[in-house]
This record gives sequence, structure tokens and C-alpha cells, in this order.
Amino acid sequence: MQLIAENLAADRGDTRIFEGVSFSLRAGEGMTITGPNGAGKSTLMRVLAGFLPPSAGSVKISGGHLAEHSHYLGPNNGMKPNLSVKENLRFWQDYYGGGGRTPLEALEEVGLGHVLDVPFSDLSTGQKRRVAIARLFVSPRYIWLLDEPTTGLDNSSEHMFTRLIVRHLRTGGLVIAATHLSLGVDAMKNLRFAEPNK
Ligand SMILES: Nc1ncnc2c1ncn2[C@@H]1O[C@H](COP(=O)(O)OP(=O)(O)OP(=O)(O)O)[C@@H](O)[C@H]1O
Repeated sequence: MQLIAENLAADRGDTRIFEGVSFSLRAGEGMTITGPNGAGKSTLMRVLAGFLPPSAGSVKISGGHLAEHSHYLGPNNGMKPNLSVKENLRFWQDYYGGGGRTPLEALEEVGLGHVLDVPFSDLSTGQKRRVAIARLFVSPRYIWLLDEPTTGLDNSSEHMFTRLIVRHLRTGGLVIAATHLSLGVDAMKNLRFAEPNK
């Protein structure tokens, strides 16, 4: 499996945010997207996830449609505050087509098995982020698109997440992460955005 992005450009209104972005990744490869605030990292992630059409260029994967094989973990957690953690993960499991871990098993991946029946709103900031990360496991998908995935995580949770990414890559997954912080994963490619035009 290979992901190929060719000559991508994106606009917001009349402003060109980036152009000429090309890269390719094979199964087992990861890439970080770095650069200053406002440079276009989140915009690129949204283009890759299919939420924003590119103004030029294309992104394709061999053997299918990117949207069907990818998880997008955005800067927001995407959980309903009044539902329990289990109900939220069940929602995402149905949305993504199931076939993965149970909500309890997914929570155990992030060390939070004990919050299964807790309302999402009662969790701490870092726990909320870890529950969002647990979404990656309720339905198996090769491609993880992660926008600032470690925001709010403490050191030990960051290390836990590094281990999960390494395991995903070793088992043939593909990871693209926009991040200001190192993910601690060796041998990831890097795409660096320049200072935005003022
Ligand atoms: N919905 C939107 N409508 C209009 N402009 C937007 C929208 N979202 C982002 N932008 C603009 O696009 C540019 C790139 O924003 P983007 O969020 O992609 O940057 P970023 O590199 O992810 O920044 P940060 O490091 O602060 O998260 C910014 O100038 C921003 O104001």
C-alpha cells in the first residue's frame, strides 16, 4: 500500500495557504508535518482527510479510497460530553464500520479501562485526549492522520502513544502527524512548512 500526494495546493477564501506539496509514503512509514503557527499544517491534514478539497493536485492510495482506510484525529476530541466514554466509542465504532477492539479493549490500549462508564465531560484534559486516541482502535484502519495528537498528554502518556505509533508502523500501518512536539519515533520523514506569507 502506498499513499501519493502530488503537487497539492489549498486555499482559504482568496488566500493560497500552500502549494506544490508532494510526498509519498509506503506501508510502515510515518511522516511528521512541522512548521510555525498558521503555516498550513492543519489545512493539509484536512485536505488529506478529505474534508477540504485541494485547489490543485491530488492525493491517492493504491488499492482503494483514502477516506475508507484512514482515521482522522483532529485537534478536537470529537466526543459528546454528556455520553459515557463507552457510548462515545460505540458511536465511532459504528461510524467507522466496526471490526476492531471493543470500547473496553480500546481503552485498555491507552491505560483507561476504568473510565468505561464515566461521562466524557468528567474526564481530565489528558484523559479526554487518550479516549480520543482509543478511537483509533475501535475499527482497524491502515492510515492514521493525526493533528496535534499529543496536546494535553503527560510524559508517560506521550511515551505510551509513541509505543502505539511504533507498533502501528511495524504492522504495516502508515502515520501522518502534524505536530509541534517530537513524537519520539525514529526514522519518520518530515515535511516542514515555511513561515506563512503575512
Ligand atoms: N476555516 C478557515 N477559514 C479561513 N481561514 C482559515 C480557516 N482555517 C484556517 N485558516 C487560515 O489558514 C492558515 C493556515 O492555518 P492552519 O490551521 O492550517 O495552520 P497550522 O500550521 O496548523 O497552525 P498552528 O500551528 O497554529 O496549528 C491560517 O492563516 C489560518 O488563519
